Formats: sequence, structure tokens, C-alpha cells
Amino acid sequence: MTLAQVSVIGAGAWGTALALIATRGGCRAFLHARRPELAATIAATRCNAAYLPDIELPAELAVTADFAAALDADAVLYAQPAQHFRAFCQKARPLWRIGAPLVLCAKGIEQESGLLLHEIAAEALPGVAVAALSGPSFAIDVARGLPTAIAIAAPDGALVERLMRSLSHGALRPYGSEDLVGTEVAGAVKNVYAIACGLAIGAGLGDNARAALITRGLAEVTRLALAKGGRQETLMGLAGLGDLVLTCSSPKSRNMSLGIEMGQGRPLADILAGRRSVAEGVTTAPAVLALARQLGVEMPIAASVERILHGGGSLAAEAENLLARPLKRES
Ligand SMILES: NC(=O)C1=CN([C@@H]2O[C@H](COP(=O)(O)OP(=O)(O)OC[C@H]3O[C@@H](n4cnc5c(N)ncnc54)[C@H](OP(=O)(O)O)[C@@H]3O)[C@@H](O)[C@H]2O)C=CC1
Ligand SMILES: O=C(CO)COP(=O)(O)O
Repeated sequence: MTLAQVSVIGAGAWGTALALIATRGGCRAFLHARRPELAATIAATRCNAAYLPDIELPAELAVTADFAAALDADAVLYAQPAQHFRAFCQKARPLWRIGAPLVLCAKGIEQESGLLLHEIAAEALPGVAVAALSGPSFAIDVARGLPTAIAIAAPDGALVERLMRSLSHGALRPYGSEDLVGTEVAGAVKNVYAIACGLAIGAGLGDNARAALITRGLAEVTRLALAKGGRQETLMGLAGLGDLVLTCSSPKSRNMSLGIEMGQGRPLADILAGRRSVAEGVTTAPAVLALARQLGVEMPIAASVERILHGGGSLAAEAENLLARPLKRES
């Protein structure tokens, strides 16, 4: 059975694109904007010009700022930044419709706790079935109807099947998995390597450097995911390699473009002050490092990115450090 009604929490670029996916998949879709003025503008203009310009939203896609009404759905897709997820759970808990699953569409790790979003959900929304939707999927390309493959993961195979059937349409092909942990780790951590690649490209270190960062980044995130209980094949799939390659290859990525600007010498604070959109890698980097320390996993590239972002590290010195590490077998 497919889902009749789906709500998407978060009217940024991804939430808006997800609401379009659900509509195209044949669901009745509600898009929830936390700011009433944004909900009213989108509803009136049938366009989310601030986050997804030039995309016309169909009349059947409902837009609301009413949180309780939005939660009255067969499934709720969370598409706000990861650092706001706990607050969302706390607000949603008394309103949750019994039996409705939560689909995590944000890609990040909570900075304060180092927890993945499904771990926060287990604490803050106990008893709610959780899935993750991830993979290489720029919102604007999805919204334009360009061909895209995504990953949907949950321990409950029947839930995965239901979500896949409800969200697929001509140009959007989901693949299913039971590996929630690996899918979440992969989606969150690739943003840190997208910043690394942006730094390299912005500083003129070249395409060889970028390929090295993608490949060794994949080795790092795979180690972390396995230590956390994820599966190797997830890291080699859409949520892992697929999203890493996409995000590390295109300035359409907010994480990569932030890295490019920093690589060209612009301070992080200036870049963030000039942006409304989120670059999850900035807050996920310290959480990744804390998790890696806790699990005893070595992540030298992620550690360099973290020092450049938050520790006053210089790009030149970090690049030199990475290149000067002891020679080793490729594993
Ligand atoms: N864009 C993409 O291509 C993809 C994004 N994602 C993931 O989806 C998630 C959302 O990203 P995206 O839609 O791109 O975001 P955007 O950068 O497009 O927009 C920022 C979003 O953050 C919201 N926001 C800002 N402050 C708060 C707050 N205090 N509490 C709650 N929400 C807040 C904004 O709401 P407001 O307008 O009210 O300020 C807005 O919805 C991220 O985890 C991202 O990694 C995943 C796949 C693809
Ligand atoms: O996750 C994404 C594509 O799959 C979007 O990446 P950015 O958040 O870096 O734009």
C-alpha cells in the first residue's frame, strides 16, 4: 500500500523538492514552513523563490505553517538542518499520530552529543518507526525532474517498500536498504569531505588533490560507519560513494562552495553571514571528530577540515601535514 498523505517539515530547498517528489509519486503532500510569512508567500506565488527559484509548485501541493496540522499525516519527512532536529522532536512528541513513520532527510550529526538523528529520535520520539532518505540528490535537479537515484533505509523492510513505492516516479528511482546507521553516517560525513574538496579547488591544488580527498575520504567514512555498525555495501552505494562523488564534484553543493570560498581566502564567519542556506559540514565536522575519537577511528582528512574550520588551522599547513603522514598500504 502506498502512503495517501505525506508531510514535509522544512520549506528550504530540499523540503520543497521532497514535497514535489511526494506529489509526483501520487501522494497528497503538505509542505510545512516554520515562518508563516514564507508559507503565505509560497502558497500565493506557487514558488519558493528564496530557496528553489524558478520552480513552479503544483496547485495540489499544500503549504502550511500550522505544525499540528502538518503532523497529521501518514508519514512525516524531516528536512530541516540536523542541529534543529532535537527541538523538532520535542515539539512534535505530544502531537505525533500513532503509527506514522518519521523519514530523516537531513544529513548531519548533532554537534553537542555526537548522536545520529535516529538515535535522537529514539530518545525524543520513542516508539516512532524511523527511516532515512539519502543519496546523491541536489534539490534543484530533483525539482527540475532530472533523473535521480536515492537510497531509503530502515530496519523495517515493509516500511522501506512502502516509502519506495510512494515516492518513486518516472525520474526518481529509490533503492532500498536495511542499513539505517550506514546510510545516516554516509550522508552526514560526506559534507565534511565536500568542504575539503572545495578548499582544495579554491586554493588551486588541482583535480588530482580532489580525487585523492574523495578516495581517502571514502576510506575514512567507511571506517567510521563500520565501527558504528553500518555496512560496507552502503558506503559503496548511493548514500556513500554516490553522494560523496556528487557533493565533492559540483559547486552546486553548498558545502563544496563554502570550501571553495574559504580556499580562496574568505573567512568562514563572512561566508556564513552572507548565506541563508545551510552547509551541514560546518557543524557536523566537530561531531564527526568526537564520534571518531569515541570509536577509536582515525580520520586525518576530517580532522584537518575541522582544524581549518574551527581551530585556526591554515590550509597550507594542513595540506602539508596530510601529505607528510607516514607512508602506508592503501586500506
Ligand atoms: N538542498 C539539497 O540539495 C539537499 C539537502 N539535504 C539536507 O536537507 C537538510 C535541509 O537542507 P535544505 O533544505 O537544503 O536547507 P536550505 O539551506 O535550503 O534552507 C535552510 C533551512 O533551514 C531552516 N532553518 C533555519 N533556521 C532554523 C531553525 N532555527 N529551526 C528550524 N529550521 C531552521 C530554514 O527555515 P527558514 O526559511 O524558516 O529560516 C530553511 O528551511 C540539510 O540537512 C541538508 O543537508 C539533503 C539532500 C539534498
Ligand atoms: O546532499 C546534497 C546532495 O545529495 C546536497 O549537498 P549540499 O548540502 O552540500 O548542497
